[in-house]
Parts: sequence; structure tokens; C-alpha cells
Amino acid sequence: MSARLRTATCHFFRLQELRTREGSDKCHVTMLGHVSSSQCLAQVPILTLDGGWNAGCQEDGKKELNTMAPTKYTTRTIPRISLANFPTRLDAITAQLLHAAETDGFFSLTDSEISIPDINAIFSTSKSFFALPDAIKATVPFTHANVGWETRSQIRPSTGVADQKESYQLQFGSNMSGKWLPDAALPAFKPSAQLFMQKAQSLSEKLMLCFARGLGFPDDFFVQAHDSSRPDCQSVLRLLHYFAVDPAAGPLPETYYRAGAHADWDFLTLLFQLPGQSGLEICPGREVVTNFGIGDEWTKVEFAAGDIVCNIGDLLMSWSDDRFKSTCHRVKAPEEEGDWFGPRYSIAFFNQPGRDCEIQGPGRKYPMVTGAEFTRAAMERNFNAVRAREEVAQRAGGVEGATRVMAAAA
Ligand SMILES: O=C(O)CCC(=O)C(=O)O
Ligand SMILES: [Fe+2]
Repeated sequence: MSARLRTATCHFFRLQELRTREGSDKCHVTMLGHVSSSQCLAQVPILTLDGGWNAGCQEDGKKELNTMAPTKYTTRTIPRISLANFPTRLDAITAQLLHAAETDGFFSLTDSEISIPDINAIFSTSKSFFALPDAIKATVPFTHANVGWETRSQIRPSTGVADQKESYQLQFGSNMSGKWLPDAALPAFKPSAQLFMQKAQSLSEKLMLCFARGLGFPDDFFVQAHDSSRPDCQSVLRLLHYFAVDPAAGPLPETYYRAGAHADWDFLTLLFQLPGQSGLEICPGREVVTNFGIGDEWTKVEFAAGDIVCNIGDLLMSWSDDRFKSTCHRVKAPEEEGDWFGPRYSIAFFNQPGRDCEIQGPGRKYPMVTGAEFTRAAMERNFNAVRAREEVAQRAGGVEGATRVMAAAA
């Protein structure tokens, strides 16, 4: 990975986003408002990655514009793919998955081996954890090994402020040492979570087989890389709880996000949701310079009970030489009629290759990196994007928008 400095000279304040993609010379900077050029001669660090780059998506256009204009929506088809009779329908399923991966990068699965009772069971396990007092959850705090509990602390580069949620991240291996609550505090939590992780793993392996075939790799290529018994396995089950919002309390602050716009940096994400608790939205192609360019229109992800929504992450995008798309998505803050204001529970299973795996697409578009390097670069990239935002906000001192970002990020 290399970092370089570019000079962005502008007559506007509030840097919204920096994006670049390996192999392209694009630098996307969105600015709002007007200040003198001396206030905004910004030297902005831009990171380039050996691998996919897809971290920062612009925040909600409505908030960028600081107006109460309703979100712009457009219809997109998110394919619903049945996994029934998987062994005999393998070719047909593979073709459907590849098509979905090459277009919007999102699809939902039906007729999988994970049943509605399985999903209900893990949600009640998850709720039992979040119902504990914060002081108990804080005994298993989040660490940079990507495990543990955090609350209102994940800052997305697209927003510069923490998501309004709490989450608890679980892994298969030794990173979990000291990160399980004692059984007395939360009876049967660990076996229930581990059982569900095994089911999510097994389902993911079916998809990996299809994607390996599509890319011309040996059938077990991705399965080996994501073997959950590997000591260096990095896959994560993330239990999520977005806080309820009182619709009677008036408009939300401009800086309120459930999950700010982002693309996942894993290989493949499986998302479990509860019917009625809507909010997930996608915006393919949201990597634009202006507020009104392409990428301002969102699509609500509809799902039926038992559907598993899946999306391609940056890592598979890179591993496929950008053939498969890692798509920008968010969980919208409830603000408009039809939004879900109650608490939202969701569960994401992030497939991550082992730390020692060598990642390079069939066409070798990007230099080879290991799983550990890819993960480290992704975390660093997020951190640097947030920091760059803060620095620009600091330089624009006195500007209302910038001050707000700093305060929230502190
Ligand atoms: O909670 C959701 O529906 C989406 C969560 C998500 O996108 C994430 O955690 O990366
Ligand atoms: Fe995500």
C-alpha cells in the first residue's frame, strides 16, 4: 500500500469524501458551501491500495444538502435466488449468482439450509445479549482483532460520525479468548451463537463453490481460504442493534445515522433481518463527485421472512479483478413516512479469508496481498479517511458543519 499527497485547492468548505481506486486516477472530493480559498488550501492524504478500494460512499444526499427533501428512490431488481436442490441445480444457481455479482452485487437467497426457526433462534439469542446492562457488555469490549462489543463508536468515512447502534462481533478462533460472557451472565449464548456461525459458514461455502467456478479457480479454492477451523480465520458474526427513534420527538439531528453509507471490505456478507424492521438500502455506482451526479438514488432492499440478503465485499471484488461488484449500502435513519422507527436487530456474517491467504484475481489485475494485509489496509484506509475528514474540518474552523463533525468524532 502506498500513501501519497495531493493538493486540493478549492473555494468551498467541508470535504465530504475522498475516493480513489487502484488503477484509476480519480480523486473524488465533494464540497459544500463557500469560503475563501485561503481557508481551504487543503493538502489531503489519499491512500491507494494494492487491492480493491471501495470504502467510502457519500452520505445521504439529503443530509449533504442539509434540507428535508425526501430521499430519492429508484427501482432496481435485487434477484431472489432459490438454493433448493443445490447439488442438482448447481449450474443454474451458479449462473444466477454470477449475474447478480456482476450487476448490483446484492442478491437474496431462499430455500437455504438456514430455516426461519434457526433465524428466529439466533435473533432471540442476540436480543438477550443486547438486553444486558451496558456495564456487563462492556466487560467484553471491542478490540482491533475485530471482536467484542461496541456502542455508538463505529465511524464511517462517509459520515464522519458514529453510527447510532451497538454491535457485538464474534469469531471462530482464538481471538475470542476473553470475549465470551460467562454462561452465568448469559446462559446458552455461546453454543447458540457457535451453532449459527457453523450454519452461516456452511451456507457461505456453497456460494464460494459457485464463485470459484465462475472465476475459473478450483472448486474448493475459496472454501479452503475461509476454512473456519484455520487458526488464522478472520470471519465474523456481527450482532447488531439499532436504537429505537421516537417519531414524536421531532426531526433527528443531521448527524444521526443508523449505518452510514459504506461498502463492506470482506469477501461476502450474509445478512439476516427481521420482517418489518426495514432500513437497508443500496446505491450502486455511488462514487461520484457531485451531489447530483449518478449515485444519488437509493433502492430499499425488500425481503421476506427467511430470506438471506447477501452482498459482495471489496475483497471479492478485488479477487475477481473487479468483475464482481461491492456495492454501497446503508441502514437509513428513520425520518420519512414508511420508515421503521422501532429498534432494528440484524445479524451480518462477514466471510474473511485467513490471514495467510494469498489474494490475487485470475487476471492479476492487482498485486498479490495476504488476507492480513488486505484487512489491515481496509481498517487503515477507514481510519485515514475519517482522520482526513477531521483535519479538513479543523482547517475550516468556525464553520458550523465542520465543528459538528469534530465534536461528534471526538
Ligand atoms: O444492519 C444492516 O442491515 C446492515 C449492516 C451492515 O451493512 C454492516 O454491518 O456492514
Ligand atoms: Fe455493510
